[in-house]
Amino acid sequence: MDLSSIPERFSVKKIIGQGNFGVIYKALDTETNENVAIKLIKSRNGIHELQNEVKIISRLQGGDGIPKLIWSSRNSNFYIMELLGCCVNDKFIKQNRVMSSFNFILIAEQLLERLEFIHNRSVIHRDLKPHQLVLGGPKHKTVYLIDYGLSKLFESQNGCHIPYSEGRPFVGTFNYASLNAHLGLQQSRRDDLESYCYILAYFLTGDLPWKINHATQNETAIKKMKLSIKSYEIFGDEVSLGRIFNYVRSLKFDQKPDYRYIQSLLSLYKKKFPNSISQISWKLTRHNSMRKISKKPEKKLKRLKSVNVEKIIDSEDHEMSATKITKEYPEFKTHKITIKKPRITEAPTTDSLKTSRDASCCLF
Ligand SMILES: Nc1ncnc2c1ncn2[C@@H]1O[C@H](COP(=O)(O)OP(=O)(O)OP(=O)(O)O)[C@@H](O)[C@H]1O
Repeated sequence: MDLSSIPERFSVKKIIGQGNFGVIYKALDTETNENVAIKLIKSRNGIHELQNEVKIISRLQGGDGIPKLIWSSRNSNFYIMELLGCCVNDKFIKQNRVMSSFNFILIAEQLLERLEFIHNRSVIHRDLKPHQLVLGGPKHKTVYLIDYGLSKLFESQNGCHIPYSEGRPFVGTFNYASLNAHLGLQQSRRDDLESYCYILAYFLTGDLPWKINHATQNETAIKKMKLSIKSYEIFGDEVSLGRIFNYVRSLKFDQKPDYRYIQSLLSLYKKKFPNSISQISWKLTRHNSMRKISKKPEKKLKRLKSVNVEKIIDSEDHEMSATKITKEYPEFKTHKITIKKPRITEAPTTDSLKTSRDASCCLF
């Protein structure tokens, strides 16, 4: 990795993030006195993907939750964007993969808005996963969608949709990819929305039916499960969320999704939680994880109260007591989900957990 070509105006401080493809540095822009993020590719082979990313991000500028592009140049192995905050998935993992329903709803709504926005700008993301959600903006209350290295334009300027095709190399990440992506079909808006459902399921339950960290996880096994999976195996008795999955699975290749319909199903789910909050807060940890709900709600409530005391009291609010929390957020008491878990039977492969990238994918 070569930092020498970074303009002198930017003073590099430290590494703040890393993916398969790039390293993210925090740096100071000495002209504006503001901190920025530099995304530098790990290897020269990634230059094509980086250029694609810069093209796509430029196209998306101005949208809420889209990182602002600060500096880029043709043939450069890095670009510079606004500095964002923490990754939603890192927070989630830190909290033992448990998320409050309030955060869940806010993230689900905002991610849907991001997808509608990028789709309206003719872009499909093609690599949606929880790691791509980063908090930013004032008070870090906005969910940013990042990493457009595998993104693609799905329609031309005159609105002509890319043609349907089969036999495409896999693009995306096994755990969150749509069934069609596994089957080698050309991806379109519906595939982003299927990945959206898997992300929601992961935040809701802390895992996916194919077990995201399972030792025997491989593409064949995941594909096999996605071929026969039913909405209740993903969302349990959360029927409105299950209906989102059924809807996106029913979309035609070039069909424009009805985002309002998906939003209305999210609103149905939201009705269960009347005391909603207006911005993401990590003070509350859980009450709707499929993993942790016992069959006996009264016993569960006792346990939740003690969990609340331990986990809710973080550095931001040491005063908050369990009594106050259960009073203010009665939903802690009520939510119950059951789910039937399918099994994976396939043998392991060495690259089972890797993200696959199609080096040649980009704008058509
Ligand atoms: N603008 C930013 N500000 C702060 N942190 C960022 C920013 N962009 C990325 N990050 C952090 O760096 C991590 C890696 O970034 P990114 O996903 O763009 O890398 P990548 O190599 O393309 O990832 P992948 O493994 O998905 O290919 C992110 O998960 C996030 O935590």
